[in-house]
Amino acid sequence: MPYDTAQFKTTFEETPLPMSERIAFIGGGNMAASLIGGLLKAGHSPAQIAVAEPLAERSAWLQHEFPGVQLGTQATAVVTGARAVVLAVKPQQMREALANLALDAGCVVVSIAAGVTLASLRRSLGGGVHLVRSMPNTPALLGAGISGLYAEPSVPAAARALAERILRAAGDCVWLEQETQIDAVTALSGSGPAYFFLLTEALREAGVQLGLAPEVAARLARQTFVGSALMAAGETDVQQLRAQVTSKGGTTQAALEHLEQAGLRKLFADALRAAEARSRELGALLSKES
Ligand SMILES: NC(=O)C1=CN([C@@H]2O[C@H](COP(=O)(O)OP(=O)(O)OC[C@H]3O[C@@H](n4cnc5c(N)ncnc54)[C@H](OP(=O)(O)O)[C@@H]3O)[C@@H](O)[C@H]2O)C=CC1
Ligand SMILES: O=C(O)[C@@H]1CCC=N1
Repeated sequence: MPYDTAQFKTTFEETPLPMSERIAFIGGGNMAASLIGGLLKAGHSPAQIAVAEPLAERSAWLQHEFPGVQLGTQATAVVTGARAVVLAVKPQQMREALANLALDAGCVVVSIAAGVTLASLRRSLGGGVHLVRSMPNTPALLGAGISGLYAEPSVPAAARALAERILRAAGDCVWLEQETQIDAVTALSGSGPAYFFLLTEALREAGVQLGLAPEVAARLARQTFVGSALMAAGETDVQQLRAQVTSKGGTTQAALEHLEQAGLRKLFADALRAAEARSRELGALLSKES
């Protein structure tokens, strides 16, 4: 590989989890796999990780990728003795996933589901557990993710610290002051990787329209995205990095003026508003069903 993905990582203190912390994942999909991979890399014992995943094919894949991790099909079976439970099913699957779930008192429940509110989790899980709502993103797979976290003021520091250690294994963490801000985080960084991938697709297509061979346009677009991301991971602000590319009266200026006049910033503001609204809708959907 010509570049080191570690360069994408934001710096944070390595805080390996004590081996005694048993962590159960409800749902073994993409995001759960990213977080489990991060925990194992951080030194967590696979024997102390359990996953409930109903899909046999997915379960076999998890077993292959993460040897030693305990797998089950039922959430109720894997949470026994868990110090932390990560809710990693789709929002629409949450109600069913939480049905009849009995957690130990003091268990830290970390939900990564878009839109699902702490109030609806509390209704399903009752008192006695510490609830943390969070929103990671897919670069978690490379340890280059970023997560927003929110916990009610009553959640003790030790519970917050455990939730943060789980998510830090996948990248940086930002604590939020209000729960509703999680919907904004979902719109920005949760969904965010897709915006950059779409942009890369659009550049690739535009390159082909300018007469480049598809594979050449794809290579140019992708490496431009990767190289720019590596630069953005440094100290220099992105606005300054943009200015460095933009020669006065040059080609970049011509393109950027076009994008600004076409309302690119407003387009993104509107798009994020749509994502934020959808996050709230997903939460409301679950609340109505409860
Ligand atoms: N993808 C992303 O970029 C991000 C996603 N999220 C959130 O993370 C959550 C998971 O997303 P993602 O990993 O992409 O989704 P996936 O669909 O990949 O993973 C969810 C998994 O949970 C399984 N599942 C369904 N019902 C149950 C149940 N009752 N008990 C145990 N497991 C169950 C699903 O199986 P089956 O396929 O059979 O339904 C599936 O394998 C979502 O709530 C999403 O909002 C958060 C940040 C970023
Ligand atoms: O699209 C979604 O709903 C999830 C949440 C953030 C990213 N993916």
